[in-house]
Amino acid sequence: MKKVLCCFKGESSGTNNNGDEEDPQRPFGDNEFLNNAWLNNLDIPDDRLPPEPPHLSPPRLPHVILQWQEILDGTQNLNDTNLLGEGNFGQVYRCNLPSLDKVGAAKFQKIGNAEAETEFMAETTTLTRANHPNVVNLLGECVTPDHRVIVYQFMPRGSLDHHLYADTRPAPGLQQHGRTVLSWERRMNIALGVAEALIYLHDELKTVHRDLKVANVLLDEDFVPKLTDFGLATRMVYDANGVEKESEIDPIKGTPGCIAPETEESGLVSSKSDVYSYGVFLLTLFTGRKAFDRARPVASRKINDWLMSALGREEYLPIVLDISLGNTFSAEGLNRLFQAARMCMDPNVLVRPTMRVVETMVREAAAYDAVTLPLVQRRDLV
Ligand SMILES: Nc1ncnc2c1ncn2[C@@H]1O[C@H](COP(=O)(O)OP(=O)(O)OP(=O)(O)O)[C@@H](O)[C@H]1O
Repeated sequence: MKKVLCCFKGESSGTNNNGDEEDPQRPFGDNEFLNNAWLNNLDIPDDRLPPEPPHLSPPRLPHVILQWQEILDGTQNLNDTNLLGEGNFGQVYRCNLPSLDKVGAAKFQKIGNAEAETEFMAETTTLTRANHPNVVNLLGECVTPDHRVIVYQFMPRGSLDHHLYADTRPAPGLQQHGRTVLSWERRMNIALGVAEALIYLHDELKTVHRDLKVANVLLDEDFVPKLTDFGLATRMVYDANGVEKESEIDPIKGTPGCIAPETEESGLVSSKSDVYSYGVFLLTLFTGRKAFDRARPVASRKINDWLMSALGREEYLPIVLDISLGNTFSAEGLNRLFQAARMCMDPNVLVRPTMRVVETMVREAAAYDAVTLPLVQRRDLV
């Protein structure tokens, strides 16, 4: 007997047998038995489960082994003017690569640190298999006894958090563009692009990202989002019948406010953990608030709790919306979007929709025409 965790990855096509859009209440299309079991969290006899879906494994993409001297030359000996930012495990520099006729972003990983080595492996293993317009490209890597460097394609507008939060300033190497106002339309395109990246990751690479947040989404020249930072990425796990099951990770890692409750509390991970983080991502993207903020009252430090307290108020939109969104947006579109975010953040893993279903909901929200509203006074919650 098995519990149906979520949808069968190979069958999640976004449309049912009639070609209609997938219904969150009927993720198994015409199969009433499985729909009912999924919704009611019932045990399923093994012989009623579908066979394991084919595990696609896209070919490795060509990326190159770079020499340490190329990295030094490309970053002008790690010159500060090329600094793009700093993560937990090291700095990131803009790096010219004339041999590839490309500009890269070289991420230096700590040496001799077991955690950093594991993340380096997860990152390179996942990115060498990935090929999607909303996933950052791996250009090359440089491994010497003293250095571990991953080189990605350079994203001229840096990470999304720089554009959302006033206190995260771009480093010298990214100051060419600076901070930009993200319009309603741009945010919708970013939300959709990131949803596409997660669908690709789950359905084709059979991988859970595990650390989706605005800091891990980069923007290219045209504000096309690229998912990055695959250091925590984990392969999805299936039972003998091809049903995805939760895997246990140890140690528990993730970002406060973005990490799914079952991961934070019990170390359980599945594609639904990314769905939870995507709900948080939508809220942060459209409210311009942090996923977790110690400056907020204790009961609303997590963005989910903060939004819940705002939703109860009359005319909540002026309270919650990011002031830099301006006055052009669709109130109905936003209501739909927040509804989708709430479904993503359902504490019950079984009730959370798949990314394909979520993407359909976001697309519907995006279809509402934005209108320019009279100026309203944006307020902060106290
Ligand atoms: N491909 C890239 N193009 C341009 N800038 C980049 C690129 N990759 C990273 N950066 C910049 O470097 C900064 C640090 O990136 P990094 O992925 O190391 O750290 P992080 O996600 O902030 O932290 P961590 O993953 O360690 O928690 C980012 O905030 C971004 O501004």
